[in-house]
Amino acid sequence: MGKDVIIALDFKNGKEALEFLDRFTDKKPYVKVGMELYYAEGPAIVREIKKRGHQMFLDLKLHDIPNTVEKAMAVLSRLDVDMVNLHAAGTIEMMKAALRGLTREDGTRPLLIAVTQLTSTSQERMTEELLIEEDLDKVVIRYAENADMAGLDGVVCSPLEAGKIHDTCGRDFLTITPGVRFDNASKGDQVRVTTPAKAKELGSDYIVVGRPITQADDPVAAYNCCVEDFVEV
Ligand SMILES: O=C(O)c1cc(=O)[nH]c(=O)n1[C@@H]1O[C@H](COP(=O)(O)O)[C@@H](O)[C@H]1O
Repeated sequence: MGKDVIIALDFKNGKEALEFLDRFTDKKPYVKVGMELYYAEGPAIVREIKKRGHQMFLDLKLHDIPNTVEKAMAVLSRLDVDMVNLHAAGTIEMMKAALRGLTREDGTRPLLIAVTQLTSTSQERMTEELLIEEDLDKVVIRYAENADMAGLDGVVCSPLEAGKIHDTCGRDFLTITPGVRFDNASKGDQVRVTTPAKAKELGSDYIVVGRPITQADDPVAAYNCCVEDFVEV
């Protein structure tokens, strides 16, 4: 599984998202469609972007009772996307149900990845508001172990936890890591962040980058910087 930069297409409508993608003339970046764009445009935007030849992470972070998640993943399995996610907090039973629902009749399926603790969650918020007293690292690793036991392909976590997750779940267990910022840039609502180069050093398999690219003066240049720092040897 190669390393790659996934651009988060956090746009309010399909027009803005497609105009943004029109800027990338020499290669088709791996992209992520999240709740904002999917709720605005529905499956049509997934089909249009896939038709253009992009690999796609459909980020809807499913979190519900097992039966509901199984049925919802069965619907998503009809879309030709490359990766989907859910919340590991839904428990191992929910994750197993998701895997059943996502697997098509011919046995194929997109990669299934579990969100551990959101990269916007600090130790303090987790303890004070979520009442989880354990160290955040330990919680992230336990959620990753649960996802691994459920048969999933990997997790979403911050680059800071990627190495520990590979030590625990093996090098082939994928770490998809948002929480990426260029040096000295604003973190915004992100809490657990690193640069693309640091994410590479820490062993992330994919980095997910939104505003540092989509809100850059020159998004293509910003994307190329991420690729140079994270992908290229
Ligand atoms: O599952 C995700 O993609 C995700 C999980 C997580 O823990 N943190 C996180 O930021 N994300 C997503 O990754 C993207 C990060 O965007 P930026 O903060 O603009 O780079 C957003 O689309 C988030 O929804």
